[in-house]
Amino acid sequence: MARKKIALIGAGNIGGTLAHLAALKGLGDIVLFDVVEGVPQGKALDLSQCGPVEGFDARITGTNDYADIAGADVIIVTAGVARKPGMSRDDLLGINLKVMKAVGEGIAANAPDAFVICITNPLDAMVWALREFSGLPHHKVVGMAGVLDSARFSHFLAEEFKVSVKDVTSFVLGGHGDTMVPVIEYSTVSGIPVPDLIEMGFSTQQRIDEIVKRTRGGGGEIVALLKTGSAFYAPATSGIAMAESYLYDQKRVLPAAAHLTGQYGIDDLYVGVPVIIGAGGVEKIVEIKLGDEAKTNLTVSVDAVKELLVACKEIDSSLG
Ligand SMILES: NC(=O)c1ccc[n+]([C@@H]2O[C@H](COP(=O)([O-])OP(=O)(O)OC[C@H]3O[C@@H](n4cnc5c(N)ncnc54)[C@H](O)[C@@H]3O)[C@@H](O)[C@H]2O)c1
Ligand SMILES: O=C(O)C[C@H](O)C(=O)O
Repeated sequence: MARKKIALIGAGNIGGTLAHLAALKGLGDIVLFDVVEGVPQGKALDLSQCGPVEGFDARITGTNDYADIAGADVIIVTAGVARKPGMSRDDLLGINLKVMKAVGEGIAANAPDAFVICITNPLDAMVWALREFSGLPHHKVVGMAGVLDSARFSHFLAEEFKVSVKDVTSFVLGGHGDTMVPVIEYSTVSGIPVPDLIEMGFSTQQRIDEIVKRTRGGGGEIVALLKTGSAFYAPATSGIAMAESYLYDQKRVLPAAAHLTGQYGIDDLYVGVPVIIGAGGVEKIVEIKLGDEAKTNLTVSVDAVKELLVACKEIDSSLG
């Protein structure tokens, strides 16, 4: 069987880390694409030289030519600009929308059968725009944010409860902005819901509220510390988990920005919800029952995403 081909559009911090992880995990041959000449080629060479030490023989190449992504099975898009301290993700919309147009057209012309995972911010608007520009089927274009946000929530919960993070499951839904919705009733330690753990004295409602707030600001906390860019290790790991679920038909249930057609009362919008990812792409949107507070918070989050789409359409009339 021929090896799978993974194309990474954007060879920056996340792109390079994705390539490293994909090679270590033996996902397939890797093509790193970037507009900057030399960077994808240099990173590909450096990464290839990990092979003899790590014992992987993936072919890793760098390119500035979209023709080289032809036949890709999975494409992960991180092309664009990351925020710096003092900026919101939404401040990136104008510049990254233009990048999504170029990337969408490059994918459509060269790898229209790929499963595409968008990571570029502001995520929910960019994955929607990338799908529009590429014209790929909606179930083959998905956004990565929920896996990362849930990983952050799980990490903070594990620290709070003083338990292994392996036993913590959590769900963060909605848009990937400050209005994201960590859902406490579906967050558990070995199946024990967080509200029950509060009753059992593992924590207090006030402490959990603080963790929810920290999760919502999790990206900004790292931007403020790094000063020159944003998080990339956990975002790359999260993107790879989604790629693996597609490549190995794992049918994992993961929170991801998926195209909704009436689910959760939301129509024609990409927003973070639990989905099943398998060989068919986004095979199913999972509609969980939400309490009143989560429902209200999801509406606020969805409204924020809708505003971004209005802004996209104002900037690029072809999206109208
Ligand atoms: N969805 C999430 O959860 C999440 C998490 C972290 C970062 N992000 C976002 O991911 C994006 C990438 O982050 P990063 O840290 O890798 O940034 P980075 O600046 O390190 O890398 C971005 C790369 O994109 C390249 N690029 C710019 N325009 C391009 C184009 N038209 N075609 C191809 N490549 C192009 C740049 O040359 C650069 O190498 C940012 O928008 C960031 O906000 C999203
Ligand atoms: O915060 C950012 O700008 C990057 C990313 O969206 C994150 O959550 O780490």
